Amino acid sequence: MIDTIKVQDKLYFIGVNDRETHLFENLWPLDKGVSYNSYLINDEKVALIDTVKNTKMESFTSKIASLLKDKPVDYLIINHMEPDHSGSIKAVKEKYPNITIVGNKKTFELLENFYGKMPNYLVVEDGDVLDLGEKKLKFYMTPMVHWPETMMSYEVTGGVLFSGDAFGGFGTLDGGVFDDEVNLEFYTDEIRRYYSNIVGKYGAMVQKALKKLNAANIPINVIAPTHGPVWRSNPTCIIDYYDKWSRAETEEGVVIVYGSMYGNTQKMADYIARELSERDIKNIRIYDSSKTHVSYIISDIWRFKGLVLGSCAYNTGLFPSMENVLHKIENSQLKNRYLGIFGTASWSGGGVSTLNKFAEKMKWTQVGRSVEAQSSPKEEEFKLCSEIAEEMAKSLICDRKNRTF
Ligand SMILES: Cc1cc2nc3c(=O)[nH]c(=O)nc-3n(C[C@H](O)[C@H](O)[C@H](O)COP(=O)(O)O)c2cc1C
Repeated sequence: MIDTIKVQDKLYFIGVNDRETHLFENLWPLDKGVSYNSYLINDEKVALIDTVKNTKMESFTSKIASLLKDKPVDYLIINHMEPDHSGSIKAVKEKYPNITIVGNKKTFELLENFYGKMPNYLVVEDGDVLDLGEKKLKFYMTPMVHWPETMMSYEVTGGVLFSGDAFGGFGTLDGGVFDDEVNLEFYTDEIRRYYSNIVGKYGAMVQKALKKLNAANIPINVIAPTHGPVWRSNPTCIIDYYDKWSRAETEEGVVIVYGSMYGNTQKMADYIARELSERDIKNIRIYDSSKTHVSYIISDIWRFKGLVLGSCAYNTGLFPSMENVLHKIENSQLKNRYLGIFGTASWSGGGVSTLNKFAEKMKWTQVGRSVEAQSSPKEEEFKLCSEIAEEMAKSLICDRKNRTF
C-alpha cells in the first residue's frame, strides 16, 4: 500500500489502490486496477480533497489519522460526487463531526440524495476562495466533466490543480505516484481508455473547462487528479492529451473491428489489413468484437482516424457483439472518421445493411463501397475489400502530407 506521500510543503497524497474490483462502474475491465486519489492540506486549517470508494475507507481514514494525529479535519472539498470518490464521506464525517463540507449547489443535491442530509455545508461558486492559512483554494466550476456537479479546486500558493476525474486514468499506482516516477507509456494507454469511455462523450464540456483554466491564466505546477498519476514534472503533457482528444484530433492509423462466428468475415478483416499495410499504413489494429472488451476497442478508435467495421448477418441483424461497439461509438459522439464497411451473409442479410444505416447516421467519410459476401468472400469481394483499403490509405496519406507541409 502506498502510504501518505508529500506533494508539496503541507500537501499530501493519501490515495489508495484498488486491485480487487473487476469492472469500473461495473462496466469497464480493471485488468490493471485503478487508484482513488485523495489529498490532504495540513495548514492552519486542514482540508481534505475528495475521498475514496467505500471499500477502501479503512486504509484511507488511517492515512488521515497518521498525518494529523489528534488534529481535526476542518474542510472536506468535494470536487466530484461519483461514489468512487464520495463513498467515504460518511466515514470522514463520523470521525470528524465538526467538518465543513465544501461543494457547489449541485454537489449538495447529489450528496443528500446519495447519503442523506449532513450539517455544515459551505456552498461555493465560481472564483470563490477558501483561506486555509498559507494555502488558499480557489474553485472553478467545470460542469459535465463528466457529471453536473464537477468542479476543480486550485491551490493558489503552490499552483496545484485538483482536477477531479479530468486528467485521470485507469491503472494502480504501483510505487510511483508522480509522472516523473512512472512509465508514462503504460499510463497513457490507460488514461486514453479512461478518457474515451468515461469522459469522451463530454468533449465539448472538456473544451469549455480547458478554456476556463486558460482564461484564468493561472500557473499550473501540479495536476492532482482523482485517478492515476500526479503530474508535477510535465502537467502540460496531460493537458495537451485532453485538449487533443476532446477536439477529436486523431493519429494516422486504422482500427478494423469485426463480428464473425465461423471466420469468413474475419478473413475479409485480415485481407483489408494486409492491403492497408502494403499501402504504407503502419498503425493497424484488428479486433474481434466478441473477444476484446469494447473499452479497449473504443480507446483505439478514439486514437486513430480510420475505422473499418465488419459483421456477419445474425438473425436478420448485426452480430450482437458489434451492436455493443456501434452503440458505444454513437454514444461517445465520435466525430470525423474515415469509415469502411464489410461483412457476410448466407440468405437475406442484416449485418452489412445495419452497418450501412450506421454510416448514414454518422455522416463520416465512407471509403470504398460497402461489401457483403455470400457466405464466404470470393475474388469479387476481395477486390472490393482492396478498394476500401486503397481509399482509406489514400485519405490517410493525404492527411499526412497536409500535416507535413
Ligand atoms: C445463428 C445464425 C443466424 C444467422 N442469421 C442470418 C441472417 O439473419 N441472415 C443471413 O443472411 N445469414 C444469417 N446467418 C448466416 C451467416 O451470417 C453467414 O453464414 C456468414 O457467412 C457467417 O459469417 P462468419 O463465418 O464470419 O461467421 C446466420 C448464421 C447463424 C449461425
